[in-house]
Amino acid sequence: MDTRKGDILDYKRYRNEINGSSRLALHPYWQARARAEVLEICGDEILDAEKLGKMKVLKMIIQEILRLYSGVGFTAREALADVQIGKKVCVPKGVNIWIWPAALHRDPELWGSDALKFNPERFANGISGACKIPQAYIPFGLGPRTCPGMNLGMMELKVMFAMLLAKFSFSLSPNYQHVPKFDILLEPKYGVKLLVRRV
Ligand code: HEM
Repeated sequence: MDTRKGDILDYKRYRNEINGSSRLALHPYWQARARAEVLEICGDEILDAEKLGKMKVLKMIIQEILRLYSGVGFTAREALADVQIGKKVCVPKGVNIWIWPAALHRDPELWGSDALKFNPERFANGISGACKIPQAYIPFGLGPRTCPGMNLGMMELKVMFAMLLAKFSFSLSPNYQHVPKFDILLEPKYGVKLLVRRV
């Protein structure tokens, strides 16, 4: 992929949030809520699938992170036949369509006027409670080619956040530069510099 294009997309889509508040490290409130939940459900016991399943706040936080920062920058589909979408758009057979989750995940018409804000609460009633068209939430893709590792991926994220948040709090280093960079995978262009404190 042409990385210059990636940079241009980064700039346009993210210019409004260079000083924005879309990162968990900027939200001690949500870190504290997740920590309280993890400690209440797990205490000093070993994490297991049943305990992870009870961690609703953690799930909401992960869903919100995957909304604003979907790990996969683009998914692609090829039209196997001519497809008419509504009255105006015709996709001819053989055309490749690149789908950009970030555009769908940040559209105020779908998510409301706070679409650019980090607000895990929107997922309190699941994806259909958060988004006008639930099929527009596609961190793991959609349809027959949906990510087969979706449940494992969610589980891994839950384990990682549960273990880290139970013991540490995070804030952004003054050296952190917020420049998400789209390629096939979304990456922080200058890395993620965090200050980590034991709680
Ligand atoms: C948070 C973690 C993950 C995210 C966000 C993610 C996201 C995605 C996305 C967006 C796609 C494209 C789906 C589409 O085209 O509709 C995909 C495909 C795929 N993922 Fe994942 N994934 C994750 C973890 C995993 C894991 C843990 C595995 C395997 C252990 C995995 C294996 C695959 C495979 C094999 C495909 C291709 C499926 C196909 O084309 O039929 N993924 N993933």
